[in-house]
Amino acid sequence: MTIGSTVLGYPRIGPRRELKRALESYWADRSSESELREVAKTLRTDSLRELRDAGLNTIPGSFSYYDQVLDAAVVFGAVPQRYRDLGLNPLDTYFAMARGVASTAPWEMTKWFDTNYHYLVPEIGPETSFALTDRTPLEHYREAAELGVTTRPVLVGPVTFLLLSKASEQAGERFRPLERLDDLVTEYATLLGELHRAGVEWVQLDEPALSADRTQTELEQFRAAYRKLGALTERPKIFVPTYFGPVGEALSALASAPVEGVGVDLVAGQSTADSLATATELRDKTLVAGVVDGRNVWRTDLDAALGTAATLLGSAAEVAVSTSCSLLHVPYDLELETSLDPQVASWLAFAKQKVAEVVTVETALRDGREAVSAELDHARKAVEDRKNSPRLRDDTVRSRTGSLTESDVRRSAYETRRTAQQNALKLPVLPTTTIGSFPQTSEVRKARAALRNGTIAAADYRQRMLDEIERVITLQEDLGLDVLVHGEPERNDMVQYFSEYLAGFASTDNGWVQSYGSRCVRPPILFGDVSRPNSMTVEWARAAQKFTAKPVKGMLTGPVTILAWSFVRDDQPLADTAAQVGLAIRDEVSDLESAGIGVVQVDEPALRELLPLRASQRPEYLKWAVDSFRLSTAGASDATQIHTHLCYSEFGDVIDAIVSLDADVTSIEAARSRMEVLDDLNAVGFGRGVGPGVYDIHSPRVPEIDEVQRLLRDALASVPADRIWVNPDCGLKTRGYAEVEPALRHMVEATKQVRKSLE
Ligand SMILES: CN1c2c(nc(N)[nH]c2=O)NC[C@@H]1CNc1ccc(C(=O)N[C@@H](CCC(=O)N[C@@H](CCC(=O)N[C@@H](CCC(=O)O)C(=O)O)C(=O)O)C(=O)O)cc1
Ligand SMILES: N[C@@H](CCS)C(=O)O
Ligand SMILES: [Zn+2]
Repeated sequence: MTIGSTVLGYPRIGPRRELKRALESYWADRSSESELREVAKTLRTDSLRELRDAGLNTIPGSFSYYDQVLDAAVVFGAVPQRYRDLGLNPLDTYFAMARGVASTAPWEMTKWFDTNYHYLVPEIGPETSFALTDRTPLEHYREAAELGVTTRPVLVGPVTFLLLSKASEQAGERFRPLERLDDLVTEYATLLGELHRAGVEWVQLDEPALSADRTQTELEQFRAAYRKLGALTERPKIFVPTYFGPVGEALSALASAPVEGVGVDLVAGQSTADSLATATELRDKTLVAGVVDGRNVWRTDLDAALGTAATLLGSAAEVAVSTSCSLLHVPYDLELETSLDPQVASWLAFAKQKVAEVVTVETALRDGREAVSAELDHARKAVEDRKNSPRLRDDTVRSRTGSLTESDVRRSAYETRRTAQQNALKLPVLPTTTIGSFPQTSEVRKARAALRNGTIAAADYRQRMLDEIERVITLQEDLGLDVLVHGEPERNDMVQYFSEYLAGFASTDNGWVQSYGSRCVRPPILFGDVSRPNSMTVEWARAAQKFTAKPVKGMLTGPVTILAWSFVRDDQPLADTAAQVGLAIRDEVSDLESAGIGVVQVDEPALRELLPLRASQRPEYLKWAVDSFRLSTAGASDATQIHTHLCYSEFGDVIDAIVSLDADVTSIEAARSRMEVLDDLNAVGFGRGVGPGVYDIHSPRVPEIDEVQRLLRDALASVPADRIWVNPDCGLKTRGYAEVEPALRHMVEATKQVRKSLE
């Protein structure tokens, strides 16, 4: 029996976001391709040395300039003709697919399973000519070998790749990309042959799609694909990990695949461990046991992890201790945090610390606990300290959540609210509004950086934000919008901002995690019971309302999204934590009302993101998710108009939940899907206000007036005019004023023209 250690992937944006800066500088023509490549090489080199020096015995080569799904598409030549026609060099073609160019839209971006990482959605059709065209995996392997580090190239596996793809426009909606599996596998086979000839020992083909519900046909296709790859005579050993949940009914297909290694997530899929012990097909394989959580930042209970790994010892020829998934989802290094509360910090492990945990468990498994008794003792003390800390519990919060009743999540009948709101707000038909944020200018971000560094005083910072709010209100008045927003200049992020006010959260200085491409977030750490010592947004909303006679919409982030985009405590059910956050938001709604704010938006863009991958777990999630939203909003008076906003997802699977949120107005991403979501809402009898986005904010393109009019007329074909709102798809924080101003002007003008035609 051999024991090993590895991780499934490592962050790549750089401990100080070096890749982000290098990419953005290259895109802005401020640096050359070779300068960008040099930064990327240094980051790869540093990471590989770190992983080797930490003592892992196999090391993944998991670097990407933008996204691993896009990488696989480019490796296997799945580059649509419209990008080839641009005549760009390979790197710029890759970036054109990721970000678009003036003449050509990028690939769609969507959530990577139930995480806050976004991948690019390949467009596949019968016309896609798969061919091994890009040999980056091979080049990175050779580059590492020159440093004396043997790596295991990592690619998204062919089944997951096609299951995550969408039918190309030419193919039509009925085409299923998985129909092209055999052709794609032929190209994977060619790559495996080349890797073998280059001396690669192991290759990793990620198949997380096996952790979601799969049909028998899909599982059969998985078997066929790996039969073909397994049968190759000239290939490296193949390692197929799946992650983000229990393997369930896919276990037999995975375990019996003719590959040398399989990996399972024993954190999100603890139940898999029992089935593994009896899976006889693993006897001659390497079983990679994901016992260290790759997605959350808590220190591992090493005794428990060791116990789980030990139960697997008899079931496979080799057991390798690993993380549950790639460490892409956690920050680099806890040691870069200088202002984290030391006790909270002692409960945490970021990517670098998790690698050390993997090595400790491996050593204990192979050489006995005594070999690492100091590390185990230290970890045990930290885990115990967290478990027993009084800082985790706030009895006032607990007694409040403990005494909640049905009436706390219920408002008056919608028609009663609607009349009260019409009387209070007196809005025109087809009211226009925006989703909340206006462009975050570099002056605003620099002011915040200066406040952090102590180079400007708090009062100075506050005044700069107030000036920005006044500017944004004046602009909206000039544009003729009906319900105004303060523009959110004071927010570093729509979740982190709130966490900085709430008790029970800690935030990091450097805990950056890639969200997509060069964009990063710093998820806050929710470690204890949550409460709201002071109001969080009232000052800004009140100031904005002073600058205008039009209604200003208060802007809050909802409990589900706050949980989804934070590192959340794992010592109690998410439902309990969501209720605590819901109460904190409820208090803020109440304070906004007292400050004279008559419209409040509670954003829930992550409602779909947290939906469990397995259908059987969904009802339970949707119940607490909806309840926590309702808890946050149901304290509002009838005359206060509650909005919610949803984006970044396809909402078909949660359409009933959207109805149950019982918001008065729901603004929802729709511009790119030509208002299809309205039909979905109609099908379930949604009878509330709805603002289907009429301006795609993901692209710098300014929509023409007639384009917006067409979308509005599409909307009017499915929903009565007195329920439709006019707004962009999402917030404007990532855009510039040069495009936002004309786009909003066109949106308002289109609305005026459509209103006239309704008279
Ligand atoms: C809506 N989205 C969000 C998700 N998750 C979140 N937690 N938040 C979201 O908004 N998930 C789904 C989507 C993902 N989309 C995005 C979109 C854009 C970004 C993004 O732009 N991120 C920024 C960082 C934002 C931030 O934290 N800003 C801070 C710090 C800014 C900074 O880097 N300052 C500089 C100095 C200032 C300067 O010179 O400009 C520095 O510190 O060096 C702030 O504003 O204070 C990014 O840059 O990546 C993310 C997800
Ligand atoms: N109010 C936020 C929602 C983004 S999903 C914004 O406008 O940026
Ligand atoms: Zn949004």
